[in-house]
Amino acid sequence: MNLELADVSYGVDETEILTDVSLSLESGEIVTIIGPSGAGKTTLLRLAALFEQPTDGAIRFDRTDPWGLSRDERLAIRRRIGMVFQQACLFDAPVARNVDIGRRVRRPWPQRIRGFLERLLPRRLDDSPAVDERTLEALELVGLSDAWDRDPASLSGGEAQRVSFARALAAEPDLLVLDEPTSDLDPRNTAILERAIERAREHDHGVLLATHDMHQAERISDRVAFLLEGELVEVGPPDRIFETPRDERTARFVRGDLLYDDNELLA
Ligand SMILES: Nc1ncnc2c1ncn2[C@@H]1O[C@H](COP(=O)(O)OP(=O)(O)OP(=O)(O)O)[C@@H](O)[C@H]1O
Repeated sequence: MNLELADVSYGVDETEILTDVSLSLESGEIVTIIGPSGAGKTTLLRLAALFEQPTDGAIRFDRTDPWGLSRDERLAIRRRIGMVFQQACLFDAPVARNVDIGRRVRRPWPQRIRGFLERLLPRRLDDSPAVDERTLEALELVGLSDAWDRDPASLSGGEAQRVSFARALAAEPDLLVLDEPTSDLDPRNTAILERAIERAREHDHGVLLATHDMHQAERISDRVAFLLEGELVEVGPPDRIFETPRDERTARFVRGDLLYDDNELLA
């Protein structure tokens, strides 16, 4: 898998949110977007996950521009991307079903219909409920394989976020897009998710994530991209970005000196 953003700009009405952003990502790589609140991190992730179309420039997924394809063809590419949002969004069904849905949306229609019919068939009494192997594997990866039959309402915020991640992973996406996956999580849940993200990289998924946690960016990234006011200031390995940044704005940001006040950048 190869994702490329080439001089991508994105605007809403008269407001430009991203300007000439160029960034690439390969399978087995974790690229982290850092930047102040409002810099455009979520917007960049939404473009990478094909939720939005650039207003200028191009996105290429395996050298193909998805926005030059038909809606169905684009959807087929979209299914190769798993996005996890800041807030876990689970529906009212046992944990395993929540994870399983990620895999099912990726299946072609005939398989989905077969699966639906199979679920309607009466089960023998000694049959255990069908929990797919891959669903369990994904839950295992986030340390929740024992929770497969739990009601999502009974999960803590951190556990729910881990289930959301397992759902994205169970679909075996080529690209995982994670928007602040560990904000609001305690250190233990954060560590479990970071380990799961690293395992996803070991399994050759590409990972693009946004975070406000500089230590996290330093810990898990292969490359870090600093975004400021919609502009990608610099991209590089974490030790360079955090120790010897090339741009003065990056240096000020990683030192914690770059702050916003009422949407005005403080010099
Ligand atoms: N649909 C939209 N319409 C108008 N403005 C938008 C829209 N989406 C985002 N913006 C604006 O674009 C800017 C970037 O927003 P975005 O959510 O991408 O930033 P962010 O870096 O993810 O911020 P945070 O770290 O606070 O989540 C903000 O000023 C936001 O208000």
